[in-house]
Amino acid sequence: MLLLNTMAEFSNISLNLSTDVNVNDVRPRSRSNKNRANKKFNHKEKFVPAHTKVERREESSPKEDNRKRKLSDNAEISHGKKPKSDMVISSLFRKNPEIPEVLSSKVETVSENVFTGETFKELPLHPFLISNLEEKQGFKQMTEVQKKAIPVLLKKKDALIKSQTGSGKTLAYAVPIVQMLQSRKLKIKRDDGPYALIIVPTRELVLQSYDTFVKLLRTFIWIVPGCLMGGEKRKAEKSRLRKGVNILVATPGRLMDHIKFTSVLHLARIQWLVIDEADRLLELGYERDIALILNALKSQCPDPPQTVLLSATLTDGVERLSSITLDNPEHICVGELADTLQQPNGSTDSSQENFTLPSQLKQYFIVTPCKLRLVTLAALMLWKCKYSGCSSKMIIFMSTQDSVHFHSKLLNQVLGPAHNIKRTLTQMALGQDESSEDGVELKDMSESTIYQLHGDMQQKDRTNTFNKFAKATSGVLLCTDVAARGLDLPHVDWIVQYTSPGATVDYIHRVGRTARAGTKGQSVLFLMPSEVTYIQELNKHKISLDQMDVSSVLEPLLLHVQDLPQPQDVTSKRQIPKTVEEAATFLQDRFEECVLNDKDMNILASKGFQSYIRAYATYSKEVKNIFKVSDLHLGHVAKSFALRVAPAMVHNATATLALKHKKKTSNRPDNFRQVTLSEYSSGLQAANCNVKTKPSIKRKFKTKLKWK
Ligand SMILES: Nc1ncnc2c1ncn2[C@@H]1O[C@H](COP(=O)(O)OP(=O)(O)OP(=O)(O)O)[C@@H](O)[C@H]1O
Repeated sequence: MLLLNTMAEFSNISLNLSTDVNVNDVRPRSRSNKNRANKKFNHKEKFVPAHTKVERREESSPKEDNRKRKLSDNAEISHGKKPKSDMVISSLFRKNPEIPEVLSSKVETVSENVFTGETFKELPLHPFLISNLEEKQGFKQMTEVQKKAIPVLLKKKDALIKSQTGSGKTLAYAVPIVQMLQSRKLKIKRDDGPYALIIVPTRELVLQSYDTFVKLLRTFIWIVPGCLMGGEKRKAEKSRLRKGVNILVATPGRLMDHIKFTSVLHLARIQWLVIDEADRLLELGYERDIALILNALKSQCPDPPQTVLLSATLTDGVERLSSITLDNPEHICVGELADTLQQPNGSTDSSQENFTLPSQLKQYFIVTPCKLRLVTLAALMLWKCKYSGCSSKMIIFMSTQDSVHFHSKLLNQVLGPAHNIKRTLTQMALGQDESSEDGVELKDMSESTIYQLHGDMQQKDRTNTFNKFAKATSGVLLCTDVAARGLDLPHVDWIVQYTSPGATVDYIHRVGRTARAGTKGQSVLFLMPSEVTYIQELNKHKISLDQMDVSSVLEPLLLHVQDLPQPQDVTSKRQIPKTVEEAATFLQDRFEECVLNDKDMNILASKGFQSYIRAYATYSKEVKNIFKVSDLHLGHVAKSFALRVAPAMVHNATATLALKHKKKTSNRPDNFRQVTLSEYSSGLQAANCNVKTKPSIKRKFKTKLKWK
C-alpha cells in the first residue's frame, strides 16, 4: 500500500515536471544566455524520486541543522540499512547562489612557437645520436627551446631555461649530456660512478627522465643511467650504485639519504647538475636538501659542475637560487615577450609575469553552484568519455589525497561497468530500442577506466597507475598536484581542475599536461559563484578562458540515466527521469545512497569533506580574498561529497577554522606543509623538513655555497 501511494505521489510530480522543466525553452527573458541556467536552477520545482521516501526541503534553520546532524550520526552507525524515512535531503536545484556575470576579458595571449623547422642534423651531434632522435624516436625537427639551449649547453655554459609546458625541455638538457659523455676521449666506465646528476621533484618524473636517457643511450650502451627515488628499496638502490651508474636521476630527499649513508656513492666526477622544475622544488621546501647536495658536490668535486635550472615558470625563488648556484648563466626564455619581461638583473617579477601556454590549448571555465559540483563532474566525464562519439583521456585535479580517493571509488561504483549498457548513436538519435543493428557503437564508462594517483599510495601502485594511464588510449585519472608537474602522459585530451589551483603557476602546470609538443588539448576549470574573480586573476597573467554553460554540461546525464537498465514492471517505468534536472537529481541520489549504505564510503566521504575544507583554508595570500573558507556553505560542500549533511565531527573544527581564516587569512594551518609535502614525499622525512621563507633560502645558499 505504501509503495502504491509513493508511486502515485511520484507520478504526479513526474507529470508536473514534464511540462515544467525543459532545458531549452524555460528561460527567463530578461537575462543573458549564461545566466539562464542558474535562474532556472533557482526557481524550478524539485524532482522527488518516490523510492527514497524522503522529504526534500530548503536549507534549514540551525534547529533543523541539529536534527540533520543527529540523522547523520545515526546514518554513520546504521550503515547497510535503508535511509530513515524522515531524513531531510536538501534539493539539488534550490537555494543555490546566483551565478554572477563573469567578466572574462579576451586578453592577448603570449605565444611561443613549439617547432623550429630545423633538424637535429644542424647541431654538432654524433651521427648515432641524430639517427636515434630522428629515426628511432621520430623527432623530425627541433623545438624552439632545444634549438636555443643545446648549443649553449654544449659550450659548457650554465643556464636558466624557461619555456612552455610540453616544449621538450627534457631533451634540451639530456641531449648535450649524452653528446658530451659519449665524446670523452677516455671512454667512461660504469664503475666511474656518476658524471651527471638530475634532480626532479616527483618519483614519476624520475622514471620519466630516466626513460628519456635510456632511449638516448641505446647506441651508447657503455653509459649507464640509473635512478633513486623514495618508495623504492634502499638496498636495491645501493646495489645498483655499487655496480655503477653514470647518469643519476633522483628526487632530492632520497639522493640526500644516499649521500649521507651510502658510502659507494661518490660525486667526485660530477660534471653536470640539472635541477628540473626548480621552482617547485623550492616551493616544496627541498631547498635544505638542495643546499646539502650542493655542499656535498662542493666538497667532493674539484671543479663546480655545469649547472642548469629549468621550468615553464621560473619564480623569484629560482632567480635567487640561480644567482647563487649558476656561474654567469645564459637566460634562455622562449616566447614572444621573453626579452621584454626580463628585468635588467635578469630576474622576473612573478606577480606581473605573463606565462606562455600552448596556442593549441583551448581553455574553459564552468561556474557551478557547490551542490551541483559532483553531478556536473559526472556529467562532464560522461559527455567526454561516453557520449561525444570518441572516448577521451582526461585528468581531473583535486586538492587532496582523501578527495581523490573518495571520488575515484564513488565514480567507479556509480558510473562504473555495472551501471552501463551500450547504445548506438543512431538509436539515441532516433529513439529506437536496443535491438537495432545500425549505428556507431559508443564506448561506455566501463571502457574508460577511472584511475587514481596521489602521494599516499604505495610506490608500486603509483608506478602501475602511471604506466597504465600512460599507455591507455582513453580513461580518467583523478589526481592531486603530484601529477601536475612535468609528467608527459601521451594523448591527454582534457584537463579538469575540479578544485582551483590558486597560484597561477600551478594552473599553468596542470593544464600543461595536455596540448604537449604541438598536439591539441582542452582544459576546464570548475569555479563556484563566490570564486569567479579568479578569472580576472588569470587574465592578469594573459591567460584567456571561455565560459562553458553548466546546463549544457549537465545534458548528458539524461542520456545516461535513460541508458541504465530499466525496471521490468510497467508502473516503475514512470520513474525514468525525463528532464536534465530529474536526471541530475536521480544521479545525485545514487551517489548519496552509495555513501549512506556503505560504511567505508561514508568514512571516505567524511575524510574527503574534511580535507577539502582544510585545503581550502590554505590558499596563498595572492588569492586568499577569492577563496575564502568563510564563504563556503558546509551543507552544500557536504552535498558535493554525496553526504546528506556535513559530518558532525568536523562541524566545530571547521567553523573554528573558518573563523580563524577570517581573522587572519595569511596564517596557514600547521598541517598545510605536511599535506603539501606528502604529495611529493620522496619517502624520507620531507614532511618534517623545515620550509624556510624566501629570504632565508638566500641566506642559506649564500653562507654555505662558496664555489664562486
Ligand atoms: N623535437 C621534438 N619533436 C617532437 N616531439 C618532441 C621533441 N622533443 C620532445 N618531444 C616530445 O614532447 C613531449 C614533451 O617533452 P618534455 O616532457 O620534455 O616537455 P617539457 O618542456 O619538459 O614539459 P613540462 O614543462 O611540462 O615538464 C615528450 O613527449 C617528448 O617526447
